[in-house]
This record gives sequence, structure tokens and C-alpha cells, in this order.
Amino acid sequence: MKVLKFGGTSVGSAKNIQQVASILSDYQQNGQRVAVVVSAMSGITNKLIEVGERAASGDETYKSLLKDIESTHLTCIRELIEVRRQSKTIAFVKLLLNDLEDILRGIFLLKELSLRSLDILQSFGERLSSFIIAEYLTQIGVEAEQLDARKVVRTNAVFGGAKVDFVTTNSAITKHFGETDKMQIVTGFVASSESGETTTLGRGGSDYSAAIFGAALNVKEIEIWTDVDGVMTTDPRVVPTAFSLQQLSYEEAMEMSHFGAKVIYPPTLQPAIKKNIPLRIRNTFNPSFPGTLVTSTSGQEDWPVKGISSIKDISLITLSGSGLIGVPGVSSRLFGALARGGVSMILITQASSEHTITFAVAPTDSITSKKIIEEEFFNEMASGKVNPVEVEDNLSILAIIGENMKERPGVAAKLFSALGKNGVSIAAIAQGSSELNVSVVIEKKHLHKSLNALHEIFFLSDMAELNVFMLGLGLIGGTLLNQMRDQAEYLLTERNLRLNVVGAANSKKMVFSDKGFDISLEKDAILADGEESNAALFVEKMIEMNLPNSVFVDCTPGESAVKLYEKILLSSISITTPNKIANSSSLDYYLKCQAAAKRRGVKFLYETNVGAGLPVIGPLQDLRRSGDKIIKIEGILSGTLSYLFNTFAAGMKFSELVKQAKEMGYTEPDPRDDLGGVDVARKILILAREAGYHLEPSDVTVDPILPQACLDAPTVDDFFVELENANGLFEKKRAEAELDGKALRIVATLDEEGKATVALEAVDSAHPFYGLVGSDNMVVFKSRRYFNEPLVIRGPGAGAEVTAAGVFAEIITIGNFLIN
Ligand SMILES: NC(=O)C1=CN([C@@H]2O[C@H](COP(=O)(O)OP(=O)(O)OC[C@H]3O[C@@H](n4cnc5c(N)ncnc54)[C@H](OP(=O)(O)O)[C@@H]3O)[C@@H](O)[C@H]2O)C=CC1
Ligand SMILES: N[C@@H](CC=O)C(=O)O
Ligand code: NA
Repeated sequence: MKVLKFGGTSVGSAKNIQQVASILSDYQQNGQRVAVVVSAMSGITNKLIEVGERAASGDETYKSLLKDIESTHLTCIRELIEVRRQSKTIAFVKLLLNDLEDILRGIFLLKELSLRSLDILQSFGERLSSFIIAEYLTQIGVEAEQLDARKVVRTNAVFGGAKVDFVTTNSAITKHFGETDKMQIVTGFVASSESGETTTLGRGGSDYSAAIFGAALNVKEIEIWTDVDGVMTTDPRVVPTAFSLQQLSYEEAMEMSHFGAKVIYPPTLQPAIKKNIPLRIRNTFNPSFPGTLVTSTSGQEDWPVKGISSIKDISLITLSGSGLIGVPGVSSRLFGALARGGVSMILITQASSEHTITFAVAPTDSITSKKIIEEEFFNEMASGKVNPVEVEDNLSILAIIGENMKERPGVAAKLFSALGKNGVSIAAIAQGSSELNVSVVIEKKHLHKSLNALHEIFFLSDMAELNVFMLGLGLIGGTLLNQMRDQAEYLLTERNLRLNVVGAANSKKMVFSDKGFDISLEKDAILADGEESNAALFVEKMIEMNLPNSVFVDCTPGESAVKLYEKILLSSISITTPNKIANSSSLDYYLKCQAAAKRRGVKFLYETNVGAGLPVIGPLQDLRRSGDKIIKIEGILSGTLSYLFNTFAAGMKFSELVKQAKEMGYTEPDPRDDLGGVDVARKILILAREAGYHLEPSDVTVDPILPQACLDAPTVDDFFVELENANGLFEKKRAEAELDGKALRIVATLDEEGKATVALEAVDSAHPFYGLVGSDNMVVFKSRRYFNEPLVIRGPGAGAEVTAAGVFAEIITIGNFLIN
């Protein structure tokens, strides 16, 4: 035999009752005997309390509320019961409703609503629902009858939450079930005292009824039918990837329910748990789903964490002071006073220094708690031995729960590391000695992000999700998007990494979606419905979205986003960017960004700042980290200039070559940044800073190679016109060098004295820079370890594909850092 319990939503309407009946009829057809415990139709218990309160306060509107209750049940009957049987059912229900009306009239006249009257009032909910369900079952051929639990469940006469007399109850239940074969549709929640007065079983009363009947009848399983697919790993409204658990232990279920997962309320299931009766949580609206089994063992031994639960709103209260140290009885005074004041504590922590005791309460209890403590420790506070009570609001608790965490190292480390990497700081920590639960108190605004990040770490280790915000979808950003699109399938299937583009913008439009855009679309289609773009607003929105595992990708050329890097990093969002400005403007800002990344433990990556996709900055950082000392750096650092001077030959027009370089994606959006030496100056400055030299932009000397008129041209088009006028000048320099058997190169140098220069040099055929081709960059590091033979890095140093690929690689690096 089994006991099945259906909650208020399951029996909340005619349609739902039909669904319940079809489940029950299947049981009958399979020859499986069941006892069915039902709740009142959803919302009815609250209405019964309210109608009583209105009547007691002399408010005549109780009558309309009563009508409302009546019509809910009559409508349900009319929808369920066929016409020829309706009159009998309606007659019974009317009788009950008349009783209810009489009782309410009495309450109205007396203006008094005792706990005893409240119990009677509330009992009508279950008495009505169980009768209607039994009638409907009979109609569809299931042999069923209502069992008013007041006949068998005996309690003391403490109203509003009576104590069950198990000896009498158990024998009455077994006797009753021994005398009938009909399916019993039992009123949950209600009972009666020895003298026959109606009592109720308190919070979670129908679950309690199910446990009482299950234990008395020694059933093999109790099924709790609700409206969700069993117990889920976490709240699916917050974490869309939450899924149903196959099995958990009674203790785990207890912990989950303590911290918010309201599917079952295990304390009420104690009678069944004591007898080791398995519970199964099932979904009335998805009956083929097997549900979650709750037994004495946790199951799924390889899962250290079974669930993540949370309480969204709590306040943290701290009592501190030197007067607490080594003084016995402080906690007993504190907790005793709070208990007397009716305050229930959700979590308590005390460091071994004994200097502070911190505990969490519901925000509605925080003012009361403060007052109680101030009264209890009045003298100590007056003498300064105890500090004023601290109350912190806008906090949440989240807890990871699992029996298998016991003695398994690394679980808490994972919890803290995931929170840390997502910029969530922890206000308090508690772990019970049972090691079943590690609870942390965090800022409420971070709860959503934290639950998602932790769920990913603990439950989706075979699938990680990175939330990417892309500012700038021009040459580099657009190419990057194409590369991400082409590689998405591979990353998902081979690397278990999903790249979610959740924000995107160019200079005109910006769009956001916390679920991520379909990146199989072209960038214009993604941006199509965007709002007006603004870098500051983009960043603001990104910070406000507060998504876990976020990365900001800046593929714009200007300063508008750069100014916000420090703020972004301080908001615990990692950055990758090909934009060189942050690292090559003031030293102060460069250091601030580095410090912000370090402080928040996030990544700030910019390998493509020098040599595009070539590994230059990474190796340089590795040399320094491993204790090497950079002595000198020399380099061809501009892909554009390299291409120009590698290709420039007799009979060619220099201005035409510049146009080609632009078309090939080598130049900056304004090619004068390349030709004027600004871009190279930025790069040598960045290398110098990475090598440990604290240089300002003004410390880099640049030999001008462009005539002033080119630099002064108001637009890029005007510049090209002016450049044509300078063709002769460039041809002259080229021819002179050729005569000497040399080639022209723009060489950037950081010398032994830490002086940075950019100069046009004519190099001979023996020089390593002589033989470069295409957009080749070459960087030569002379260091203490690479002294006689310097470390040389060479390869294409500009272009959309190689640059975007460098940024892409960094996105994945950030993903691996955040998620592992
Ligand atoms: N080309 C190369 O080989 C390399 C380039 N880089 C760097 O890559 C970066 C991008 O260069 P590139 O792609 O060529 O430049 P583009 O001009 O082609 O693209 C820039 C993108 O940024 C957008 N944009 C500009 N300002 C804003 C703003 N304020 N808010 C939002 N979006 C904005 C533009 O919008 P819209 O489309 O509306 O104009 C465009 O989508 C530069 O910093 C460059 O130095 C680094 C290494 C190598
Ligand atoms: N415009 C730059 C691109 C890379 O930083 C160059 O030409 O090197
Ligand atoms: Na690079």
C-alpha cells in the first residue's frame, strides 16, 4: 500500500482534480491500493482565515468572501459532476457551507476569533475538497469515499497546532482501513481532540497527515504530489539549468527546506522518516516523471553537493566587544533573550576569537532583535564592554547541501573560489559539524549571479557558460564574431564551453539579452533592434545585469570604453582587448587598471596590443615572472609600416600602398596613427611598462616620418590626398637606401637605459630586420638569460584574422580561469 498526498494546486480546479483522478484511476487499474490525503483547494485556507478575521472585526464584507469560497466549490462541482449526480453533491456541500455560515455569524456577533474557531473554520477547506474528489472518483468508476480524518486522527486540545496521540490514532487508522476496501480520500491537516473538537496540525499539516497515515499503515512509500518535477538542484526560476534530483536523503531534504526549497517540509514527515518509509516527490502535471526519492541514504555518491538553496532576504546582526571574550554565559544570555522575544535565528557564526557573535534573522525580526540585545546587554554597552549592535540589511543566504561533502576536501574551496572570481564577497560563513551544509551570507544583489555560477560549478562541470559583452563590431570585432560563430560547435562539443554573447554594440546601436544572442546571425541582424549606443551606458547595463562568468571585449579604437576599464575590473568583470589606449595613456591609469584586476582577482588581458595575435606580451610577462631581467627590446612593431617598407619598390606609389594596407586590415582606423608613429610608440611604451619601466607617453621619442600637412588633414580622405603629394619624398628615401644596399625600417627600441625611441632606420642585408616580408613584426628581447642570443619572435603582426584570433584565445583563457 502507498499513501499519496495531493497539495492545494493539484486539487485547485476541476481540471486539476480530473488530472488527480486519472492518476488515482491508474493505481486502481494496476491493482495497487492507495490511501489519498488531500489539501484544501489552493487559496481556500487563506480565505477561510481571512473570512474569519473579517467577521471578527465586524466587517460585513465577510459575507461576500464567503460567497466567493462557496462559488469556487460550486463551480468546481458543476464542471466535474454530471448533472444527474450534481444535486446530491451540491446538497452535501451546501450543508457544509450553511454550517460555515452559521459559525461565521457567531464570530461576527461575538467579535471574537479564537484559535479554536479558526481550526473549525480551516477544516472546511479539506472537508469540501475531499468530498468533491471522492464524488468525482466514484463517478468515473473508482471505488472511493471521503474519510474525515477527525474520525481517526486524535490530538490534544491545543488549537492551531495540536499534538497527535499516536497510540489512539494508529489503532483507529488501522481499524478503519481494515474495515473498508474503498479508496479513502482523507482530509489532510484536520484532526479532533478526545472530546470531538476540531483541531488542526499546524504548518505543512497535510504532509503531516500523509506521514501519520503512512506510518500507521506501514506503507512501502509515501508519494507527495505537487506541481513541480520533484526536488530540484536549485530554484529553477533563478537558474534555468536547474534540474530534478533522482534521490536525496532525509537530512538533505531537511537542509534544503530550511534554506528555502519549499517542496516538502520534512519536520512534518517525521512519523514516516522514523519508520524509514521512503518519500517520493512527484508532479501531478507530469505524472510520467518518476520524481525525487527521499530515503535514509543520499544516493549518487559521486555528487558532493546535491542542492543549492537560498533565502533571498535576511539581516545580519553582530554583537561584538571586548566584554565578550572569555566570559561564560554570553551566548546563552543572547540566545535566551532572543528566544524569549520570539526571534528565530537562521544562521549563527562565531569566530574562535570570541570577540563577535553574528547571526542572521528575517528582516522583519531585525529591529526587534536589536532592541532585545540592547536591553539584555544594557550595562555592558553603557560601560563600553560591548559595542553598539550592528545590523546589516540587503543580504541573502545561500547554502550548498550534500551528505557526500563530508570529509571530502575541496568542496568549500570550490564554493569560495567561484564566488571570489565573480566578485562576490562573503559577509558570514557557517558550516554545521555534520558537514551537510556550508552556508554563506552575501549581498542580495549578487544572489542571482552566485546561484548561477555555483550551479554551473557543482552540477554542470561538463558544461560551462561564459557571458560575453562585445563593444565594437567593426573589422576586428566583426571578424571575432565570425570566428566565434564558426567555432561555437567545436567549443560546445569538444570543450564543453558555451559562449553566450549577451551584449553587443557598435557606435550606433547596442543590444542586450541575458539568454544570449543567436550568433549564427550576422552582426547587423543581431544589432537590428538595438537602442542608441553609448559606451558608458553599455558598461552600466553590463554591470547592472550582474551575470556570472562575464567578460568584456573592447574592440573599439577610441577612449570612450577605455576610461571605464578600472570600473569594469572593480566590478569583477574580466577584460580582453586589442585596444592599446588603456595601457599606453598615463602611467597612473595603466597601474590603476593592473591594480583593479589584481584586487578583484579577475583577468585583464591585452596580448593583441603588440604584434596582434603573435605571443609577445605573454612571453615578456613570463620572463619577468620567472626572474629574468629585460636589458633591451628592439622591434618592428607595426604591421602596416612593415608591409609598406617590405613592399615598396621602384615604380610604386607610396600612397597607393597605404591604401592597400588599409584594405588588408593592417592599419588603424586612421592610418596616420600608423604612419605618424603613434601606434608604434604606444607598443614600445606598453612593452617598456611590461618590462618594468615606469614610462609616460611623453618619454617615447618618435622621429616623424609624415609631413606635417598629412598630419593636419582634417579627415582620413583628405590625408590620402596630402599623402599623394608626399609620394616623391618617400620615393627619394627609398631610392637612397637602395643605393646603399639597405632597406628602410621603422624600428622601436627600449635601450639599456630604459629610453624608448621610434626611428626610421636603413638596415643592411645582414640585419635580421632586413628580410621581413608582408606585415611581419619582429621583436628581439635581450635579457640576462637571453644575453648572447636574444629571444626573437617573428610573424604577421597585423590583420583582422590574426588579431581577432588573439582576442578569441584570451576569451577562452578567461573562460577557463573563471569556470575551473
Ligand atoms: N587591425 C589590426 O591588425 C589590429 C587592430 N587592433 C585594434 O583593434 C581595435 C579595433 O580596430 P578595428 O576593428 O580596425 O576598428 P573599426 O573602426 O573597424 O571598428 C571599430 C568598432 O568600434 C565601434 N565603435 C567605435 N566607437 C564606439 C563607441 N564609442 N561605442 C561603441 N562602439 C564603438 C565601431 O562602430 P561603427 O561600426 O558604428 O563605426 C566599430 O564597430 C583598435 O583599437 C585597434 O587598435 C589591435 C591589433 C591589431
Ligand atoms: N595598425 C596596427 C595593427 C596592430 O596593432 C599595425 O599596423 O601594426
Ligand atoms: Na601579441
